[in-house]
Amino acid sequence: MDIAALNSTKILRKHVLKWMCLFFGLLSFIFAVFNLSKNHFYIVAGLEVCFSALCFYIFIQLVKNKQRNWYAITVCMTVTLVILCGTFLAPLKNGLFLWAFSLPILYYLLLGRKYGIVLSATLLVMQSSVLLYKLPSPYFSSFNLALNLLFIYIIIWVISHVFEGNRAEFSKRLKNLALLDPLTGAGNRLSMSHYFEVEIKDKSQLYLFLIDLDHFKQINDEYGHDVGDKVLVELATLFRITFAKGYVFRVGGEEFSLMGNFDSAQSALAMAENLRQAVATKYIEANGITINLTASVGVVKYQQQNLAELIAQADKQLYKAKDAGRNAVFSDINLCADAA
Ligand SMILES: Nc1nc2c(ncn2[C@@H]2O[C@H](COP(=O)(O)OP(=O)(O)OP(=O)(O)O)[C@@H](O)[C@H]2O)c(=O)[nH]1
Repeated sequence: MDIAALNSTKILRKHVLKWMCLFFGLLSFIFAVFNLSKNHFYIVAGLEVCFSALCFYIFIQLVKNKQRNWYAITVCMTVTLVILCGTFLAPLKNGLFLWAFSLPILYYLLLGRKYGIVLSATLLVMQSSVLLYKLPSPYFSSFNLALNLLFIYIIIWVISHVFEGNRAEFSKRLKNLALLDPLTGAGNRLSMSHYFEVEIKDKSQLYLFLIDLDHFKQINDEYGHDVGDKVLVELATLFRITFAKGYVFRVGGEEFSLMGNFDSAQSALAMAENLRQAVATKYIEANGITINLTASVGVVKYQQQNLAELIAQADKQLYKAKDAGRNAVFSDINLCADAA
């Protein structure tokens, strides 16, 4: 299972940042040499050298797979600063101010919609102020030119906003399709692996509950599949409410797996008992029929096992509960050892 594909936004942003850094690093260096040797704009050249060095540093770190949260925001802020200072210091005929048009795309690609909107608006205000300050320049004496530049910026901003908004929305929908069971809305097996391996950072107090509904086949046989489906949906909701502080997954036809952290083995076992009782006392209305059923529960504690081993262990307990007559909680947790 390709769990990494679930972090597509993070991977995409990392790639964009890496190649942007290489591109900006090279370009800024070439501009710096040019500004130093030909134009004699020493301050602008100095800024460009610093920016180029930062870009190369981040590029190398990303090639080595060392990613930090501050890279993207720092690149965006510094490139903005270089362009604003360059616009202010260099003559407008050099056209450095035109680079501002590329920035909304960069903001949205690297930082997403929230940062994109704030930074694009801030840049518009600041760059307009700098250009207005330089208004006597013949390049901005034409109102039409100023208006055209403004609209070009706004169009690039709007397109970046709509594009990133749709990309983020589709990425979220694809993630839901990949991770959620379409019938009950609970997580699926892939989702369970994802949470176990990626999302749950501290597993020192992690417990796994495997819940299997008792004699569920009879409900299908007596009342039909539709009723069976309704029961599964209602029980998935019941588990999510009863086990609000953990994760709920549907791992088989009528089998659910729940994962969560607990302060002690006692509280984990109390939760398992709550879940069993919640099912046993639930009356589900479906197609005019009232259904009441029971569930068997197996509970295990995480102790450095991999997920397959953890599930196999919980499965053993679950089948002990089934063998003991169902509607029961079984666990291999040693309460004395756990308390010690
Ligand atoms: N309605 C419905 N039934 C399903 C779904 N997936 C699996 N099932 C049914 O779940 C039933 C599972 O039956 P068994 O594995 O025999 O288990 P059981 O009847 O619950 O018996 P025990 O587990 O031994 O208590 C089968 O009848 C499957 O058809 C589903 O998505 N919807």
